[in-house]
Amino acid sequence: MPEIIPYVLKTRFNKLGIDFPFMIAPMVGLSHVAFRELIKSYTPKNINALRFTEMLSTRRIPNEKLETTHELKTARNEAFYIPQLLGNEEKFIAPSIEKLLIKNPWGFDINMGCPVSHTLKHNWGVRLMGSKDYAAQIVKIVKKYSSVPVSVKLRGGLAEDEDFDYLYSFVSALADGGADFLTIHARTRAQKHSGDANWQLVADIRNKMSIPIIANGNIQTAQDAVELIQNYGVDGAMIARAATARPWILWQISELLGNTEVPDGFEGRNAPSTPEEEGAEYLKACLKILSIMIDYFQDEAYILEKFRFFAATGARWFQFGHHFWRLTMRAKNVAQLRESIVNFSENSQNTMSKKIKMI
Ligand SMILES: Cc1cc2nc3c(=O)[nH]c(=O)nc-3n(C[C@H](O)[C@H](O)[C@H](O)COP(=O)(O)O)c2cc1C
Repeated sequence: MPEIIPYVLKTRFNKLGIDFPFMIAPMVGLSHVAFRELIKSYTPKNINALRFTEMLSTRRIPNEKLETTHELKTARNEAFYIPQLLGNEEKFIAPSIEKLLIKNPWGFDINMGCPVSHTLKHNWGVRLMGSKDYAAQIVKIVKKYSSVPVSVKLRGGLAEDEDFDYLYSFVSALADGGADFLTIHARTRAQKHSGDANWQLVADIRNKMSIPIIANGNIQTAQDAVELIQNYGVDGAMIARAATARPWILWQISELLGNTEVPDGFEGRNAPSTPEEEGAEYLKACLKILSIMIDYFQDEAYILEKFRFFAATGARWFQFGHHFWRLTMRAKNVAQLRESIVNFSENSQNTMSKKIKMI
């Protein structure tokens, strides 16, 4: 009898070699190497979870240096990460992929969900959802140059409302174009990042498709993520903003699934779970990501900017989050920032909410 490994969930993702179908989303300004390493530091050793980079402009990658451009930096021997590509021109996509392949990504993702005006102007991001044939063509181009799996991240609705038939014809075209899996951010373009996500829509699409379909949007807790797969039957769950508040969410998920392995350095411990445990760990995570940022970025102004954004996003789950974020804004340099975090953690009782209203 083969050994039953508790954290392995049976989904279509298994065929791509992924047993643990929970992943961390691409987020501009947040999903840099330091954040991905923070997530990894809180992930049990026996788990390989996919982590996406922020969207990377294919017009810029060919002229950038992998070692010095902050957004392109990877950890030494980093594995199971997916660069997300933004763009639609073969002459830029081809050299971008060629360059990024040197650093052994697990796959490439194509952004078809970004609603900001700059990307729309160039027919990138969610604008690509306007034409299924054109979008499928982009998938074919990326497949042509990529030796690793190719996915697309898109939205549940192109405009104000969802249109199931259009979405189904669109994702079918992407699959025909060769996409290995798709992630649907189950909010419409008009919703941007706020409000509830329509997970049922993703489930309905999944049931009509044969490639893995991943759901994203408003996954805030480990329970949300597991229920999404177990109750809705989707093939994977992608967590975005909540991972900046609880970077240990993959550990919580794996524990919920019965895995007893822990991340390095946490031997004999369980994942933080009560509001108090999570609140205390949050401040430790802030100090940890600050150290990782120092290692990778050196540039003080960049570190302050990225740290503040990390805190502004995650601290919303944190009881005194606004106060904490203001402290980070006041710090003039990294040394002051570190001191403020240490003082804050020594002088206040911190708790974290399970869920907040997403805006
Ligand atoms: C600050 C920020 C930056 C984002 N950048 C990207 C991006 O680069 N590429 C992308 O596909 N989605 C991006 N997103 C969308 C997220 O990946 C995700 O779809 C969205 O936040 C919904 O998930 P959540 O409700 O779990 O946060 C971004 C979201 C935020 C909040």
